[in-house]
Amino acid sequence: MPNPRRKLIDVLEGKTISPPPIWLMRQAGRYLPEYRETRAKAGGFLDLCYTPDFAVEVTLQPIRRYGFDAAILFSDILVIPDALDRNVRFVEGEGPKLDPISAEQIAGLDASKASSHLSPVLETVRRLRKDLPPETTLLGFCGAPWTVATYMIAGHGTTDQAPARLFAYQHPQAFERLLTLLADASVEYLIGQIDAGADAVQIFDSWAGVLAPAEFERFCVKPVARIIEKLKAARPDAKVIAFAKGAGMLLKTYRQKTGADAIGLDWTVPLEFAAELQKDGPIQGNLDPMRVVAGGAALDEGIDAILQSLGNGPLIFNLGHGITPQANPDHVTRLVERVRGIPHG
Ligand SMILES: Cc1c2[nH]c(c1CCC(=O)O)Cc1[nH]c(c(CCC(=O)O)c1C)Cc1[nH]c(c(CCC(=O)O)c1C)Cc1[nH]c(c(C)c1CCC(=O)O)C2
Repeated sequence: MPNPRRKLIDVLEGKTISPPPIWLMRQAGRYLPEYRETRAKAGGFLDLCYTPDFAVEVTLQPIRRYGFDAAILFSDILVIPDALDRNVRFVEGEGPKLDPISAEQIAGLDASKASSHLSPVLETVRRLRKDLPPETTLLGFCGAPWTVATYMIAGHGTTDQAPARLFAYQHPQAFERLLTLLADASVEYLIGQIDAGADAVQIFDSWAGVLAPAEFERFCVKPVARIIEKLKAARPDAKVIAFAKGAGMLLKTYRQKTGADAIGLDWTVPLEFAAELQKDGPIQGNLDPMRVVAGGAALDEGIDAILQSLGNGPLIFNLGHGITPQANPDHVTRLVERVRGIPHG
């Protein structure tokens, strides 16, 4: 019997599907009233991530509303530092906060308890596999070591990741140890997600775009390649989407150097360049999330341009980054219908 979840997996294997499968980064989130309701019941954001009843519910909400081709596990990239005892908390209106890590503390990091800390997340994956419609692909994910490290070093989000860039020059050995430790903890976590029922995984390198080329190579490419190599050695059928936001022309060799099946593209990637990258394999992206806030002609034109340039090759339709809290849920309905070629009423 053919696997009913093949649509997105077929694209990851290099096939062209028309219309392309669609899901949105951060599709479960604050733009949805039902998410805000569950979030209020759960209490803290990490309580939402670690309570399977709530995490399953918010993962399913956008699937019920829009029938996306893929569901993405509801969790956060910062559960890994949380599992490493970095005291992660989410302060309302301020974003994530962690205890900033020093070079000395990196030497003492212990990843051996990470798996047991993350077991509720794997329980969420198992339940999702049972609760999702059979045709919906289930995606797991983790943060890339560089992006996770930027939060661990600064202790919060920054706009240019100056603290992590400085730290990497001042403490090269400690920094390399941190990236390797995060890569290996991520491999174990992704294997757990695959074994619990995830069909494919995405690695988010949201801060790849702040690095000079040599550092992009050492801090982004190398650790992501390590994760993918080890994951595929352990689970040869595992499929990986790698998303290096802001990497620009450095994306040219990113797929080949990391071993990713598909590469995610942000909205700054020119469609002609995206079409070049698509000749080497599947791509995912890359609508500007602000077009979903704007709606109307801005939304339609952005969708049409992507379908016209990239729709004749292996494409997973997505945004170029996460959907924002200001997005209008009705604009998402229009987006899904337009990608699927359903005429608007
Ligand atoms: C850098 C990063 C983080 N988390 C993530 C990244 C990489 C992707 C990206 O760049 O967007 C990844 C992430 N975060 C979340 C998901 C869930 C799955 C999905 O729907 O895509 C995923 C895949 C939920 C979330 N993660 C977060 C929210 C909002 C929290 C809330 O409900 O208050 C959600 C739905 C919180 C979060 N978590 C993080 C930040 C910077 C924030 C925002 C803080 C804020 O806006 O208040 C770290």
